[in-house]
Amino acid sequence: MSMLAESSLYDFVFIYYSRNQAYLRVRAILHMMNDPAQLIEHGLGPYVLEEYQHARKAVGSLSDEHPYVQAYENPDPFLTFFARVGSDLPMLYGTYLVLTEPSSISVAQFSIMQRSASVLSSSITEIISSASTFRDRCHSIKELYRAEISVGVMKDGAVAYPDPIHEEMGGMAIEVRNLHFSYPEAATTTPTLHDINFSIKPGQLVVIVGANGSGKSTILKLLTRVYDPDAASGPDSILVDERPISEYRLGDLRRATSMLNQDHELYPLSLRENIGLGYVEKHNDLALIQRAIELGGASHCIEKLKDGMETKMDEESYSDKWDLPAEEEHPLNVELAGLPTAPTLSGGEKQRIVASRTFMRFMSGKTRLVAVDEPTSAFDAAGEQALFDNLLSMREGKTMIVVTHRFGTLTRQADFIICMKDGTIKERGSHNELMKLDGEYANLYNIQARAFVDDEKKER
Ligand SMILES: Nc1ncnc2c1ncn2[C@@H]1O[C@H](COP(=O)(O)OP(=O)(O)OP(=O)(O)O)[C@@H](O)[C@H]1O
Repeated sequence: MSMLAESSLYDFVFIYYSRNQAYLRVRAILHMMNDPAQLIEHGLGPYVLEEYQHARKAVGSLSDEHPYVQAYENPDPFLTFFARVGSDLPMLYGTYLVLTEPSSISVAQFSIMQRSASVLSSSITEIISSASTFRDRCHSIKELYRAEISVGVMKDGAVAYPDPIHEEMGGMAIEVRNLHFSYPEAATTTPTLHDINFSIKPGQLVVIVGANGSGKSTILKLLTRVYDPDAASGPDSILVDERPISEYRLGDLRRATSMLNQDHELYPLSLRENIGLGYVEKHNDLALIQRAIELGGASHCIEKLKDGMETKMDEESYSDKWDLPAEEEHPLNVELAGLPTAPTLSGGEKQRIVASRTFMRFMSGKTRLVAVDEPTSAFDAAGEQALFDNLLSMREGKTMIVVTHRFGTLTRQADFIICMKDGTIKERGSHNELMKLDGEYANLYNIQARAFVDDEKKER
């Protein structure tokens, strides 16, 4: 490919890529698929697959490969050689005949030969492009097959959740008995969790505290069935509404769970859709989304954006500015300069958008368990207080488990606190009970309280 042809192909692909909404949508959804754990945790798998199919259909038969790859992708050199030589061969033969035996070929025959050569050339090109499409398809099937295998690792249950008897009980009842767990990919020999026992009544607020790495988040991952306990724990190690968690349909359990964790990555979609994903059936209901934005504390950061909640977070498509022609006035650079850019949101602002998505999930009315894992690490103090106040105000009908390092309103309001150390429950009780015990919890509390007092002294 000549430099000129290569550059204009890149222009074409890039402009197509940046302008065509359907294409952008495919890229955005493919981006979401890069993090299947997130999708599984939030029960978004079916929605994303369906959206992918819509978007892919809208794009048609074009490749969804990255534009750079499309522009620079060369077919197999052997096939290119074959196409060039193969398509020119009849003409070469004709020229040879004209030169060596001028009387053996007429102008009409030569013209027919010319036309046939042109048809042959396009057929060969088509075969080559089909071969590359075929290769892409094989690759997709292989990926799909791998996904099938991994889906099979966690066995789905058959029982619908919640059952009519427990549905009215105001939240999920949880019982954990002799639970042991090690991550399949863990390099250590000691288990991540061992001999964990506790039970939570419907509608209770439970706070889990403890040092880094003590297993707090892992407990949430097991209660939301992101992982299954070790086989040694036995099938009854986690009971949900008095039945082993593994017996329920996973989709039902995920719909009944709202998970708000430390992860504050946004999808490359509009902010409206990022929040609407909390309740996919209503992802276009602007009034609900607006309410969720207020509860998540994201109103201020969305209002200051020119496009408000329609602002696209599609950073990927606009940021690939490498390997561009140096001249500023090159059409490709001009195109780029005119494209919208995704806003730079701070960590705390992103966390507020993610929190809004959780409130949107609450709107479905199906949430029976709220699992919260340090979602406010980048929040300011007022924002953190407002978020927890809003979470607590919507507690009715939900069991709430919160992992936190901060001692304050939540720990005082909790029905009970679980204090973890090295993968086991070290202490359990209310704030006052644990303070009286003067053990691990009191120690962690006092360290934090002392830091506050020291800060105050410094300020004076
Ligand atoms: N996916 C994983 N694979 C292997 N080991 C993991 C994985 N996730 C966590 N661990 C390990 O399991 C242990 C418990 O981790 P966990 O995240 O539950 O701790 P935590 O108490 O929530 O910590 P923190 O307060 O730092 O968030 C840690 O030693 C951690 O390194």
